[in-house]
Formats: sequence, structure tokens, C-alpha cells
Amino acid sequence: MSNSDGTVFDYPIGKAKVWVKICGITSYEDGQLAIEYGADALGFVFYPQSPRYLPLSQASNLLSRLNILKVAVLVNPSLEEVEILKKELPIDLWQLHGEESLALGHRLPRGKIIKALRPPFEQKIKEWADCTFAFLLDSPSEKWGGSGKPFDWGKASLLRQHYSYPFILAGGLNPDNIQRALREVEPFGVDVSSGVEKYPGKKDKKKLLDFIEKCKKPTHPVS
Ligand SMILES: O=C(O)c1ccccc1N[C@@H]1O[C@H](COP(=O)(O)O)[C@@H](O)[C@H]1O
Repeated sequence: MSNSDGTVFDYPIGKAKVWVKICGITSYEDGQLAIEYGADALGFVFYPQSPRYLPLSQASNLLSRLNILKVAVLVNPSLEEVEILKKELPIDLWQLHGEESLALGHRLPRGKIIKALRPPFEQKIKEWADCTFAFLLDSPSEKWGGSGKPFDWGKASLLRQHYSYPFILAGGLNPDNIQRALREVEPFGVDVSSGVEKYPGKKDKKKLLDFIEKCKKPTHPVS
């Protein structure tokens, strides 16, 4: 596994700072706020069924104005869609949130994939380890993502302890539960969408600031 710049990954397990991705950005205002508050990456959803869907026609202008690590969030895309996004947009990382094939993963830059895991976890981790930047743990849902439902933190903690790969915790995180989640799971990173929204597709300034501040404060392991 490697950093997005290709260097070897060294991530701060148990250290104060957590990598924070704010997902479902649809406007410059929200993206810029997240950057100012200290986010490490922004996610843009290219899945038409999502209420946070960003059409390609708006994406180019928006992404080029935001100076931060940019993540394209995809659910079972076709190879053609991937090729178009690769050609048209300044994407740094590719979040595959569905049941994508490894063949599709191999069409993306090595080490730049965030793979959302579904059971069987062990098998998927083995298959995808070579091409991923990190694994993402989100609760299973019919909507694929952005459901606001928490992942099983006990399971997340076990996976994190068992594998030496970076794990990003997602699913139902918000300013009220983020500190407990960080203590219990100690993930490399966190990803949030609905938990910092005013309504789907629009971020709430106060929740956004509260969430990021809590992530960037020192955390202590569960005793
Ligand atoms: O945000 C969405 O609408 C979305 C749609 C389809 C796939 C992934 C999506 N977002 C990801 O969902 C999880 C959890 O979101 P939430 O915090 O529970 O609302 C997160 O990884 C987003 O990147």
C-alpha cells in the first residue's frame, strides 16, 4: 500500500491525528469550508441514485477550484464511465463503494483505490490489498452508501488490529459519536457524509466544524 503520491504508507495508529474525508460535496462553498476547517480529503459522488450526485457537467469546474485531495465515489461503474472520469477530472483517489471487479480496479492507478469492504472481509482484503490506498468500512445498505447507519465498531476494531492495512471508518458518524468511534476503533481515517449535513447534498457549518475539530484532537485508547 502506498500514499497517493506513491510513497510508502506510514500512518499514525493510536496517534492524535486522524485522516478526515468529508463526502458528498456538491458546492464550492461546502468544499472550501471543509478545507478551512482542516479536512484531508473531499469526496464527490458520481452515482446518479445518490441525493449527493454530482453530474460530470458541474464536476470539472468545482474540482479544479478546490485545492485538496479529491476522491471520486463510485458504485459499480462501467469501464467506460471510469475512463471518462479519468480523462476529464483531476481525481486523486478512487472510492469503489459497490461490488466492483478486480479487473475494474486494475484500470485505476495502483495504490489510489479506497475499497469499501463487504463480507467476506478476509477474502476481499486479500484480493484488493495490492491496489488499495485504504479499505473503507461502511454499513451494508440498499442505497450502497450515505445511509447514516453505523458499521459494527467491534468488527472494525478487530479488522484494524488483525490487518496492518489502513482502515477508514464510515457509516453513521457524526459530531456526537465521533470521539467514541475513534477511541473504540482507532482507524487510520474516517469518512462522513450525512452526519454533517443540513439536508442531503448540503453541509451544516456547525456540524462540519465540530466533527473535524473532534477528529483532530488527541484521542486516547479505550481502557
Ligand atoms: O454519500 C452518498 O450518497 C453515497 C452514495 C453511494 C455510495 C457512497 C456514498 N457515500 C459514502 O457512504 C459512506 C457513509 O455515509 P454516511 O456518513 O453514513 O452518510 C461514506 O463512506 C461516504 O463516502
